[in-house]
Amino acid sequence: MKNLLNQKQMRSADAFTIKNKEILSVDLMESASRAFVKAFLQEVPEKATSIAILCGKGNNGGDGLAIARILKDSGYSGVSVYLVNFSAKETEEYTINLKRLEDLWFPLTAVNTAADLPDLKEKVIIDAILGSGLNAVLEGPYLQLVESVNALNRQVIAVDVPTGFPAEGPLKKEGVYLKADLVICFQRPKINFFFPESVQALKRFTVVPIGLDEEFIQNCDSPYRLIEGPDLTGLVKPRAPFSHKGTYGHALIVAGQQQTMGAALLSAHACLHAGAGLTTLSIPESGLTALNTRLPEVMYLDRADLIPEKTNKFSAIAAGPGLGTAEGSIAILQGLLKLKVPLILDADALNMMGDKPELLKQLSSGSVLTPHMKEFDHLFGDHDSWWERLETAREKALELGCVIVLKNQYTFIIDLTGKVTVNTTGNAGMAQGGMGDVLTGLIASFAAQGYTANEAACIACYLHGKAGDELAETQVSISASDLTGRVSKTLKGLIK
Ligand SMILES: NC(=O)C1=CN([C@@H]2O[C@H](COP(=O)(O)OP(=O)(O)OC[C@H]3O[C@@H](n4cnc5c(N)ncnc54)[C@H](O)[C@@H]3O)[C@@H](O)[C@H]2O)[C@@H](O)CC1
Repeated sequence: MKNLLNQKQMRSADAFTIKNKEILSVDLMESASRAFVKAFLQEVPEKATSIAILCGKGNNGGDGLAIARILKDSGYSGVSVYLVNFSAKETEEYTINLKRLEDLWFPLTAVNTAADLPDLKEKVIIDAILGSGLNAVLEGPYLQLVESVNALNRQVIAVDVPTGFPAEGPLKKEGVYLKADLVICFQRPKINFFFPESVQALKRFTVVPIGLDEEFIQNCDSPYRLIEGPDLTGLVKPRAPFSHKGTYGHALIVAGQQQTMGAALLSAHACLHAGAGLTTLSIPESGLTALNTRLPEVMYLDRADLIPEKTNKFSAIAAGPGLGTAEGSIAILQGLLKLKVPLILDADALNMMGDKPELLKQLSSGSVLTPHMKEFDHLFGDHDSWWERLETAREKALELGCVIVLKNQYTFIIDLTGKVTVNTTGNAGMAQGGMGDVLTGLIASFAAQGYTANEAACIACYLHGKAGDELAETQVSISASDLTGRVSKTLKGLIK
């Protein structure tokens, strides 16, 4: 899995690469700028497009200057450069790249105060004012300039990070950032790109390699990493010859009430399709007809049989979808906790734990909690930012000895040691009821098949989003049933 670095580590990677690959810092800037232009070409292929590049005086601005030259060399005829001279200092790489442009008689416009910014007519703006060197919130002329550029409503492509947007740390709701349609980011995405507050600064991002030393990056001690397709290829095991249903575990899902039987059926359906050898559903008796007609492969367990003698045959137990929070449901959850086995808990099981926090202490180690933001805050208290929420999730995973799957556009899977895996699969077409129930069924399925709690959560989250991404190629919206119908096919693509 790819390590995600903080900016201090990123600068060390920079320095290590310069030292060990014996390249000059300005050459690394050149390589980053070329990588930027390569990605830019895909976005703005029309070479006659007018482009304004706003350059600060640090290395982000240095990139902007190099990008101007490379764009011109690549045939872009309408490139203008605006030098944002709000700081007395400039970096050496900036100075070198400025000289290179001056030697080419490249037209340069000085912007010495925010009021100096001319009425920009260019169709596309490249933001190279401030990058990852940001050390405080924007104020003074920078703030004024950013507000003026935002008011233009032009297509903005940012170099590495939008001006004013911190790469890591809590994001303020009232933060002012230069709003980018796209960020072309160097080597690794910034951790803050994965939080919902980032919509204030960027619509999307793409990451380009710039030649930093990968071994150094992977050896950095970082609590964050990304899960990608190749990571699963070695992890997901193919079905073995001579195997039988007993080889692939037996999952139990405790879910549903009369009015929410669909949630239970969706979970069990997903569990089945992800390959569990046997799936049993514990629902109220009133749901039996629906179960037998909809999912004939799934077995039934009476609620009264949720006792050790009847449940010890299951290799994974999940509970929560559509379970309700009334007295009867609380008794079911308390009974499950008394089994003293790891549980996969979602939805109403989490709501009940939020209502009765003492239940959290009864969780067996190796359990998996799958809250979305509201469920998470109900469990662990309100948070002002996603950064803080993720910090709490890391502490709680460690304290409770469980895996926390904090669901969002980018889902965070926090393992028992507090390490975070970020899942990037999934899309807005999946924003429909029942998706969480499907995810619970998938985690239960992989846990039943013998994967560790963290592996099961990582495989399930990746697969869930990936199946959705494949469907989104031909569909606008994706129902939970559509997704379940797809997972086995998607899973096939992940196996070596
Ligand atoms: N390894 C990498 O990631 C590489 C990064 N490069 C570029 O270098 C950038 C980082 O460059 P720098 O470290 O020079 O920093 P920046 O160019 O982001 O910022 C430069 C200056 O802005 C000042 N500053 C910080 N916050 C401010 C604020 N709120 N208001 C006013 N001034 C503020 C700082 O004192 C600093 O001197 C990256 O974003 C990227 O564009 C590339 O050139 C090459 C490799």
